[in-house]
Amino acid sequence: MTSTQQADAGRTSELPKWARGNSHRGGPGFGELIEQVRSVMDASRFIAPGDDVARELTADLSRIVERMQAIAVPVDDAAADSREDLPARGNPSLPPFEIIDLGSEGVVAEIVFRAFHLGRLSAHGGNISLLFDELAGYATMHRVTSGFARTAFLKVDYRSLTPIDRPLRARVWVEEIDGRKLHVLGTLHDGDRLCADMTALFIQVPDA
Ligand SMILES: CCCCCCCCCCCCCCCC(=O)SCCNC(=O)CCNC(=O)[C@H](O)C(C)(C)COP(=O)(O)OP(=O)(O)OC[C@H]1O[C@@H](n2cnc3c(N)ncnc32)[C@H](O)[C@@H]1OP(=O)(O)O
Repeated sequence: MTSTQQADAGRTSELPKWARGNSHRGGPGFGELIEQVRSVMDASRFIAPGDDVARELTADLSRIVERMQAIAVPVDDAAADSREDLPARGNPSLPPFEIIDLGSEGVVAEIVFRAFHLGRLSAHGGNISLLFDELAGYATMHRVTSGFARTAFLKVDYRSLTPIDRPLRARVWVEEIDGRKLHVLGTLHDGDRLCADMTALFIQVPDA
């Protein structure tokens, strides 16, 4: 913490309902389902099917999409993004991080980027930004007095190639608070090697 950091900053109100988390929504099999969704995305990165196979796979997936659309619920009632017991809260659009530590000092997470996150021989930079943005959401959620904080800007410096298929460590913390403005920093390491670091500005807003 720096001396400019507001020592007494921190939540004085409950978390917004959408951020409170839930370990039951979607049932005990929901984690496996989301893992299969991620596996479909991974596998799709490494195929070059002929037309017949592409059409067969499309038909199979269409049936699955139709089944899911038939059981759609309002987004605030959905299991994805609410399951605090699952990687990335069960949200398949996020890199599947696991929270190791979370508190007023910030958040530490383990992340394994996968085939779906591949750019050219390393993780795609946009996925690294996405990871930082999400983890900054966690870090700021602890430090705002109420509501939540939205990203005003987020800058990533890519310091070395970020591998896929191995555990990496991310740390994101609020460095300074100035009224509604939260200055956020973050790092991503592969062992001792720095892969990327991040500077962001988040602005506290009322819950909507
Ligand atoms: C307890 C833990 C459990 C947690 C368990 C659940 C965790 C759950 C995690 C969810 C994690 C989701 C994390 C994703 C977070 C997003 O990705 S949010 C989506 C991306 N961001 C957006 O869409 C934001 C779009 N922009 C906006 O809505 C508005 O521009 C903003 C950012 C809210 C700011 O607008 P505003 O509130 O009207 O603020 P404004 O008065 O313009 O500016 C306020 C101050 O900020 C400054 N400022 C504003 N923008 C900028 C800028 N771009 N550059 C520099 N300065 C700026 C202004 O100059 C002003 O400074 P001062 O004059 O006060 O010194």
